Amino acid sequence: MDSSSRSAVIIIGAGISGISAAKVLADNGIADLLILEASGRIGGRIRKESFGGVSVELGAGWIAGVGGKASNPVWEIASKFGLRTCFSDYSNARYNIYDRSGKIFPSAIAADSYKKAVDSAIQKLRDLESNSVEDVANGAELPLTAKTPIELAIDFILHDFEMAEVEPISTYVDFGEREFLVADERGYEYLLYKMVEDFLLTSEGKILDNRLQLNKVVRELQHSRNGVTVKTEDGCVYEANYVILSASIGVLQSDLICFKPPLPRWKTDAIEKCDVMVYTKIFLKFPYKFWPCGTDKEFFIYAHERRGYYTFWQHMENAYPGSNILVVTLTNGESKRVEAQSDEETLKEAMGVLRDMFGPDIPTATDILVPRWWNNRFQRGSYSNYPIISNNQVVNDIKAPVGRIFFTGEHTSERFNGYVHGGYLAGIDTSKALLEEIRKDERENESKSFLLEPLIALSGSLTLAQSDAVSGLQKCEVPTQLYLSGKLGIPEAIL
Ligand SMILES: Cc1cc2nc3c(=O)[nH]c(=O)nc-3n(C[C@H](O)[C@H](O)[C@H](O)COP(=O)(O)OP(=O)(O)OC[C@H]3O[C@@H](n4cnc5c(N)ncnc54)[C@H](O)[C@@H]3O)c2cc1C
Repeated sequence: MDSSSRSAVIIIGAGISGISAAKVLADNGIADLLILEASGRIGGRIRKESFGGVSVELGAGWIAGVGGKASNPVWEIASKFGLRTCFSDYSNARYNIYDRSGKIFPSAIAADSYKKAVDSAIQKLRDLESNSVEDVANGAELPLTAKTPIELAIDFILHDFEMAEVEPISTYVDFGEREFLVADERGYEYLLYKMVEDFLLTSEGKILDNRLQLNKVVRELQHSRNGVTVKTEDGCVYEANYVILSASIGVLQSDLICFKPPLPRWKTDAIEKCDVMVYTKIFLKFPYKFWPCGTDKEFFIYAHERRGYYTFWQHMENAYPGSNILVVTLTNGESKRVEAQSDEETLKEAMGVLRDMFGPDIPTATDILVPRWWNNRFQRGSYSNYPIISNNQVVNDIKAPVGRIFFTGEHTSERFNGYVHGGYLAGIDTSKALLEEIRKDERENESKSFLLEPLIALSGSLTLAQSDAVSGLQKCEVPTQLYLSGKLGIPEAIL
């Protein structure tokens, strides 16, 4: 099927960055835009699912960076639309560290191990500083100094789970240190629907398919200085003056989208330099609670000699009282391992860990939910993870447009990559840059028609070749800088 029609802008991806980009363009008078989304839904890595009688967030769950001097824009939107959230402080986890026999480490031992892990993390940062930027950008690994299960567990939290405790990352510096967990049956994604309701949805809340098409997997972007041809897996072809591509860094590293001509080397090199973090929240539903409750017990840690083995746990009683749901977070290697095995095997492993902590008599979970972000070809991971000391050039190159293709997404945000607000702000930045380009184009076209009008008036006295050249100029087939050379203002080369 050929659905050829020309849009001013096609946005690829309906995650937070694609949606925020679309909103800025629509607000600035670009009505002729189309969003093509590979999956059957809006939201991307913001995704709720019904599980165990409540709505759980498979992707982003926290609004991070709240309570500082500057206001986190996503927190503002959440407040405006009344999204239900609850305060959540995972730093308490360090006082709830279980060993393999189910004993909680005394707080003095936990505090000492915590300090050691922080010191070693700081040392690692110093070592990184003494490495060259190239080494770091190329993923230079440093030896792990943690030895005991408790040190390994804490080291895991500090490095693989979040970097928040080690480095003052920009989110906390700019927006504050508090974090709120989304606890709303409508899901985090409700914000996206609210953001676009006036230009993407009918009054009944249905998606306008001349504005957003779902299940459209973009496989090819053919670009020239005249525009971009977008081809989807189902054989449709779309034409656009410009494209904004919001696919994740994992997708850019994969071969899902073919660029014709291929992306330049500086671009592909930068894309390869950014690491992809895999972060998996596994949900387990139980017939009743057997874990300690209370806000200071919301998070707990399992200290195992295998680093990152079902280490970080959270109960959902604060978000959804009576839901009897536990969440365990895995990352990178463990995430990929678990994604490759059956959910029954994962349940068995998780129950083994819980029985170590809470004894053999606890009930087996009645349901399990294992998201597979790594194996999802529209994601290929959870979020970008730039080397700690990385060269800004890498992110700038990832963000930089190639001809008429503009890049957006959390991975293009220099200060907030990895976060929902990073995606949101990136969408705004990219569409502003594109608007400037569109305005520049318009100015050039105006001056071009100013130059062409006298020529068109003369057309009766032009030779055939000259009038062909004039129509070529009208269709923008020759670069504008050539207009004033040659006969009658037409470059001799094309006559
Ligand atoms: C498990 C997990 C936990 C997280 N926790 C948090 C958190 O607590 N707080 C926080 O702030 N952030 C969190 N994040 C990160 C946050 O979700 C992301 O940074 C943000 O949602 C990314 O938005 P985006 O628009 O850049 O990308 P996406 O949401 O990935 O949007 C890109 C869209 O492009 C589509 N697409 C891809 N390829 C194609 C194609 N070829 N054709 C058409 N469409 C395509 C995808 O389907 C997707 O919908 C988490 C992420 C994960 C996965």
